[in-house]
Amino acid sequence: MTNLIDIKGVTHAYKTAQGPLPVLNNLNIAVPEGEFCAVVGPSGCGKSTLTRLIAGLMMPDRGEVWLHGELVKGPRKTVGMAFQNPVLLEWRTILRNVMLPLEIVAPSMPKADKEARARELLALVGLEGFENKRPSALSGGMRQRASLCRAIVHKPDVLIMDEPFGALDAFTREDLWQTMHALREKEPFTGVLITHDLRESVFLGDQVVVLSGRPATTQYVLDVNYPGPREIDGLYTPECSDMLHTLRDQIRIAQGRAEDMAA
Ligand SMILES: Nc1ncnc2c1ncn2[C@@H]1O[C@H](COP(=O)(O)OP(=O)(O)OP(=O)(O)O)[C@@H](O)[C@H]1O
Repeated sequence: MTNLIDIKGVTHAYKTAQGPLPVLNNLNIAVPEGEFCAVVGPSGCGKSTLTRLIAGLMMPDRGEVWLHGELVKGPRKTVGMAFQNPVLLEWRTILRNVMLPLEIVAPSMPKADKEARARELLALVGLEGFENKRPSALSGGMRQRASLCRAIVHKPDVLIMDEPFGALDAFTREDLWQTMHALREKEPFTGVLITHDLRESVFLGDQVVVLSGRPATTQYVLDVNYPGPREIDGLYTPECSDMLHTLRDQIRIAQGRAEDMAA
């Protein structure tokens, strides 16, 4: 299987008034086509920086990011992004919010086709009947569902998700995890998911990459062998419990390293 995302030896430091702040150090991550990579690590270790580098919004000081066999040299239209705050436009209906990326990347696509595509996705995530509502009329979980539709409406090569479910209550979050699997089953896409939630990383990831404390490097990679179909009950099995313990231990090690660096 080819790697759709290949992050090779990426090193990056921010220039600050106090001098360079090293954030990533010789980071390597490989994500095969169709797979989901969950990235966890201590707070402030550089996870969001990593998403900006993959999306081509920033260039690394050293190393390379490859997407679909192409070296990333600038922002790419073939990347979809979803964040903790869905940032839907209040002056547009939910349907027209979801259609927005198509207006930018596929301006010549007939409006009826754009609309049909957006409606299809909204139905898939359970928002049929809410197409003409404004974002403020929806709950947080519903807004995040709409934002997921918007992130994949233009069939991006890669979906980058930075803490997309972080602001939701535990049960809504679990619903959204299942929605993610339903979406992936309907139209497989490759993804990078930044999260602080280890259960989420195991439920959604095909691999979980643990980043070390800052400057972050790839400390540990867990290949997720989820027992049976990805259903919430699976999280309570001994297999999942073992994976979660391993990840917790790795986070502890990463946090220790971050404290050592600060000392
Ligand atoms: N534009 C910037 N200029 C200078 N420093 C920055 C910039 N963006 C981020 N940083 C710093 O780089 C470090 C890594 O930030 P980043 O947001 O990538 O971490 P994170 O792992 O996503 O954090 P969190 O877990 O809290 O969401 C932090 O110390 C942050 O303050």
